[in-house]
Amino acid sequence: MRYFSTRGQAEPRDFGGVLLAGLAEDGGLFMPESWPERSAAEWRALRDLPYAELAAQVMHPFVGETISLDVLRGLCERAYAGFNHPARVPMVQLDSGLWVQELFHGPTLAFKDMALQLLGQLFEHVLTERNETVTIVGATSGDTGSAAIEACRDRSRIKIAILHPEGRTSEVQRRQMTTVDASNVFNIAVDGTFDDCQDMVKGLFADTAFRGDMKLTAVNSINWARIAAQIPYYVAAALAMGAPDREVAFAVPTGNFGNVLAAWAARRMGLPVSKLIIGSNRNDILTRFLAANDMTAKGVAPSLSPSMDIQVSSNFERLLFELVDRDPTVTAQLMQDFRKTGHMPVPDAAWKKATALFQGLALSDAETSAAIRQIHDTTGYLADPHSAIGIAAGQAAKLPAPAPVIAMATAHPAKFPDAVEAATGIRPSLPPHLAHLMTGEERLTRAPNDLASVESLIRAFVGRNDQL
Ligand SMILES: Cc1ncc(COP(=O)(O)O)c(C=O)c1O
Ligand SMILES: N[C@@H](CCOP(=O)(O)O)C(=O)O
Repeated sequence: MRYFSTRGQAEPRDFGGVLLAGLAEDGGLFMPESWPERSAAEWRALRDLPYAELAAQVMHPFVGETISLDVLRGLCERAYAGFNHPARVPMVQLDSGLWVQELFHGPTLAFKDMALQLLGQLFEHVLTERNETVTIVGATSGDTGSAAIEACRDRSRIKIAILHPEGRTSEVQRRQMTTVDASNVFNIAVDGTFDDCQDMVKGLFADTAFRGDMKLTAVNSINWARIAAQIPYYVAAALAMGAPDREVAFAVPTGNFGNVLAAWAARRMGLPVSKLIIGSNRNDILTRFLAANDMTAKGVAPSLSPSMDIQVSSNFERLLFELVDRDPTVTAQLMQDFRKTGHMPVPDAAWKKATALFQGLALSDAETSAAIRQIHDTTGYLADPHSAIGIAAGQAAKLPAPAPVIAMATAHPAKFPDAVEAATGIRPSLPPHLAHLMTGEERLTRAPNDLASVESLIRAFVGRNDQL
């Protein structure tokens, strides 16, 4: 499988090349040259497989010649071995038409572990085969950072620098990053928002000399490998609900648009998905786009669901590329307009295509709190603020035909104990493996919202010990 940039000006690569490049040189995102479709019989053959086996089989067409199916199977087994639920991605029924798929049974209690535990294995394998090293740079609004650090800590071929917006994550999220004692991990607290951090990461990639010197790669969902590793759980959920012999709808709390993009990809591969329902907080650019083709970025506002405090949703570019019939020139122009003006004039035909499949609902903080309470009161299910937004969007969705709605539970409620307690009176506690978190020593370096300052911090970190 070969991959091309959404902006058409970067060198095509295979899966290994994409994994190690992260972002295309033209600023675009890598996309597979074609979608590996499956027949109904092929989907049925995946029913009842253990999760790691299913993940290997679903992902392998994207990985192609880079890694054999047998080796990928081993990497998936190792990636998911440490999850604390035998099903890895268990389904919980909330009412007659609504299910939740729990994606938070990995080591850092968020859906990011589903992809990042595997990316840790993939990096290790590909870097060892090629005898190479990398510096990972990532931006986090709270969950990607800890999941990436956990997956990459103490790996001798990797240095990892994670930028988070200071004061804008939950305390649990911050401590999950800053209490890790590993010499290859560097936490930078930026005086800005998640969008500033993400912009800075893209700026680091755009500095060709820095990119080359540091051998940069990415762990955010701008890296295609992240999306590929998020597709299998949609397949697992749909098969559990009777697909391919029954349509399903997914409800996904959305920020950087990576998670729901993976659902879109599963549908593009032939999984019968009737609707993709997205939930956002007051940072509602995506739901405004769906409602009125209003793709206008406003300032990022803090909310009860801090991981979704995002206005520039990177993976929207991948959907846009598909909506404009894979035209890289149109995609590049629209992305440039968005960057320059903060507004993207999406062509009407493309917007209509999006609204035929996607629906959206945005919740204020008060509505999020009410949703956590209502879900708990009516079903007994304790949802974190992000998952509650997805569930509420699923409950509110008007579907054209009856189909089970599967809402993605993206984080454990104990990651956001204050919000959950305020809504329900119940303070969820951390599992025993994280018991040390609130007392561990924190390590972080503060930085202004300035690319040159962050570059020199990362250079100094990478130079500090010369494993690279
Ligand atoms: C708990 C949680 N839910 C939802 C999201 C939104 O997912 P995405 O950015 O893939 O849209 C995030 C962050 O990405 C998250 O950490
Ligand atoms: N919500 C994320 C933001 C980054 O998203 P990603 O999926 O692109 O890594 C976070 O918690 O860090």
